[in-house]
Amino acid sequence: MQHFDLVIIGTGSGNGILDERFDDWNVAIVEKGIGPNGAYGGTCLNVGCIPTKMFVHTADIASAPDSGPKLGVGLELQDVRWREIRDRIFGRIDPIAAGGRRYRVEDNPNVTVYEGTGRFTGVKELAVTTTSGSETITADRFVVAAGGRPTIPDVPGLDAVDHHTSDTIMRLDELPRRMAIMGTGFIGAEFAHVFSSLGVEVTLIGRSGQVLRSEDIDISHRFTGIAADRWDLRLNRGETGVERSGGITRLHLDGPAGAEVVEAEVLLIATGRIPNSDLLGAANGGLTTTEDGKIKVDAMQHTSIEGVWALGDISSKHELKHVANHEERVVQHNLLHPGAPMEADHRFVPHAVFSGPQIASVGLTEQDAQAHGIRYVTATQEYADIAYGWAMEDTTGFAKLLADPATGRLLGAHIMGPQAPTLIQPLIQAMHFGLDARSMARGQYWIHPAMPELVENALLNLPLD
Ligand SMILES: Cc1cc2nc3c(=O)[nH]c(=O)nc-3n(C[C@H](O)[C@H](O)[C@H](O)COP(=O)(O)OP(=O)(O)OC[C@H]3O[C@@H](n4cnc5c(N)ncnc54)[C@H](O)[C@@H]3O)c2cc1C
Ligand SMILES: NC(=O)c1ccc[n+]([C@@H]2O[C@H](COP(=O)([O-])OP(=O)(O)OC[C@H]3O[C@@H](n4cnc5c(N)ncnc54)[C@H](O)[C@@H]3O)[C@@H](O)[C@H]2O)c1
Repeated sequence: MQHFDLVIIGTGSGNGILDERFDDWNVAIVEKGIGPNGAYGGTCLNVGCIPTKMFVHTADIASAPDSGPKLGVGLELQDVRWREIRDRIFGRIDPIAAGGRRYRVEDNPNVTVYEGTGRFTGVKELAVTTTSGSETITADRFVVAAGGRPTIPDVPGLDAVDHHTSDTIMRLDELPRRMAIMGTGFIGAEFAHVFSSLGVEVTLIGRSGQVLRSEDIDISHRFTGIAADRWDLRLNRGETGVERSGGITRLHLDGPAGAEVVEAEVLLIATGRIPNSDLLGAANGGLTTTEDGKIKVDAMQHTSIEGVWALGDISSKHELKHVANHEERVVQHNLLHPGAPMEADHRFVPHAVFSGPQIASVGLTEQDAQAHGIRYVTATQEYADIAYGWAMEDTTGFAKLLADPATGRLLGAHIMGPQAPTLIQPLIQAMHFGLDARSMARGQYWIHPAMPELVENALLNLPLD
């Protein structure tokens, strides 16, 4: 049985822990491989943030003709060369993943890479199953960074029908004529934008009455209206069955108007993700988990077992790469400085949805503030009422802020519209560094007539003394 100073399970953010400060540690990395090609490097690089946003950018270009007429410009989308798009994106990503693997396997003499699935068989004892058999390894310290996977809902007939998740949909050989997407969260909203912009007829199916329902109520409400104009939107629906014949999938739904059937060549399931703690045998390793299967950690990312840390999607309620990376830096510090550990900072975690339009958000939503009895004032600013919004003829985008009436500090910021994930960054900064809204608005220049004037005006609109 091989014993190590440190075992890291998962090569998403977990892979970033090792740098030259660990050169005299005897380390094992365990990675089962992700996505259809069993790649190294985790979700974000191979099947998540990076390829999706490369598709989103292409989709944004492909949908540009839609905004031409209102500006007096006639544009036409001539063709969509799907295989060229796909192969450009993965032609860039696949070699990066392969290079990351090669670096660890060939250039790190102190690191042993086990290419197989790890499963705890006891406290700090892991059985690793590879193609050549099973081996048990132990270590003084473990980092569990094994992420999550798409959930597949229990719909009668789904087992017997070909369907896709975010792991496979980006590698289709052909664009279908029609695509049905189950789930109106991040992944549903992003892929609906990508595929419809490339000419696919999209039906988006949700259980609740709102798209992106965990966003601020006004954002979700306005986005739902836009989604209904762009896609065949079926809300308040339950799936009662699914079957496939003649190359067509038929999804049976139950909704406000009774039973109905959606037909599509391709079905994409985007109904959330579950942590891989079950596959990892977390309980055998003595690791306490929450009701939804996340590994419990304290503020220092330490689990219930001394010397075992967890980070990223397997333990965090924020399934976001920037959070996994932050937690990775915390765990790295705590491995290197056990006498002076640091805490993770989850106070103001932002996120963005790269759909059409884009959305970005940080801090409290209005419904959060109300639910927790937090006093707030709020203000909105439409893109349509700033100079750059006139240039774009934008009619749907806006920023909404919530602030503490006593201190003037921001409690939450929500933006929907062009470049929302970029525009929100100064608001994230203000929240982190405790800058009040008035000082932020009037204590600096705002370039005229640039898009951040949206943020300046939203700040000035707040009813503060
Ligand atoms: C389609 C999609 C788009 C996304 N877009 C964004 C975005 O734009 N911005 C953003 O911030 N976040 C985005 N995310 C979320 C982001 O990808 C994740 O939050 C992040 O990648 C989590 O990193 P991680 O290190 O925790 O886990 P992962 O990157 O999932 O790494 C876990 C690794 O562990 C391996 N593993 C699992 N179990 C075992 C085992 N038992 N033995 C060995 N190895 C194992 C897996 O193969 C995997 O490689 C997106 C996610 C998806 C699915
Ligand atoms: N831009 C980003 O940062 C980004 C992009 C993609 C994914 N992600 C991360 O990945 C996570 C997973 O994304 P996701 O979109 O799968 O999950 P999600 O939780 O955002 O949305 C899933 C949706 O599916 C619904 N749902 C569940 N069962 C259903 C069913 N049977 N039929 C119809 N709808 C059903 C849920 O109610 C929910 O609204 C996100 O929460 C996010 O943290 C982030």
